[in-house]
Amino acid sequence: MATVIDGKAVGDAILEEIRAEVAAKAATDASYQAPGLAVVLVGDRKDSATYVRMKKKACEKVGIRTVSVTLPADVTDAALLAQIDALNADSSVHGILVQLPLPAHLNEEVVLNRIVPAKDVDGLHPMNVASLAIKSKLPYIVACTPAGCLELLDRYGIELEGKKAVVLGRSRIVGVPMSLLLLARNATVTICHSKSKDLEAIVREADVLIACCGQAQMVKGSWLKPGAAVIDVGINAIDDATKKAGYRLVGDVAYDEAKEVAGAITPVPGGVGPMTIAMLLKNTLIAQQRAHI
Ligand SMILES: Nc1nc(=O)c2c([nH]1)NC[C@@H]1CN(c3ccc(C(=O)N[C@@H](CCC(=O)O)C(=O)O)cc3)C=[N+]21
Repeated sequence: MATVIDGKAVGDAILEEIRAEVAAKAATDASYQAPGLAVVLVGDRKDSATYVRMKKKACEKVGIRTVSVTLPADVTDAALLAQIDALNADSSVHGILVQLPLPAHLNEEVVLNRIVPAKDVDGLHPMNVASLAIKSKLPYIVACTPAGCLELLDRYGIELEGKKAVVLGRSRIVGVPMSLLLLARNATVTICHSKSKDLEAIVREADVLIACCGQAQMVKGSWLKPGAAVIDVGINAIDDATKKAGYRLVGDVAYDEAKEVAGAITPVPGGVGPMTIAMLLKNTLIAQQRAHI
């Protein structure tokens, strides 16, 4: 039976570290300005509204100020870009997060590129992604979800150097930056995706598997190498008549089977999700500290 990697507990521990740091600074410096995070929400997707609410609540807990920018679903690129310009120029805002996905008529790439890299606490600006790719020594910001996955592997003592790591998925927000992080830690990295042939055989090679393909319970227990560390990034709602809401959340891994084979595994919920939020707040604190240099 696998060790269950408790992302909620690790995330809470990180939030507490941030809270203590902000409180200590505020106590010793009367002119201290709390870190500020701007959260930009476009449209009225229910899931996005929920995630934004969770992020704001976490900020409140640790003493990070939030600035909410809520825009209608039919906002123009120009109006959204003008909002980002204003936040870029506002010295009380240290981090800017544009909740994704944006409505289809907006140009996501142009929007994300407009955020100044130093305030890009999501780590999605091309400059921040490129810094990862060239193993830059300069300060840059790592995307929250991959940073959270790495933090979990580290805090559970899972070795990466020389290990075979398989990343199932190649998104800008998770798969690509995750692969680069693992490579920087001297893992042998395979990225595979929906067009890969014989996914099962590729996954079976993994000492460390990062499942981020967005397909509910796609990875079966029988696909895993016994003892593998499994980080499940997926958050998928599936129908479940026994739940009041009529659905429940599952990952990209068939958890019940997988935990019989894996050496360590993250549950969904309670795994990677809370870490994403914790790392967002940590990135905001880091962005603020750099702004004072
Ligand atoms: N610019 C941008 N940055 C993001 O980081 C971003 C985004 N857009 N768009 C959507 C995804 C999704 N995401 C989650 C964060 C926390 C949980 C989380 O904490 N989930 C709980 C369960 C929550 C529940 O019960 O609904 C858990 O896994 O335990 C999930 C998903 C951030 N995202």
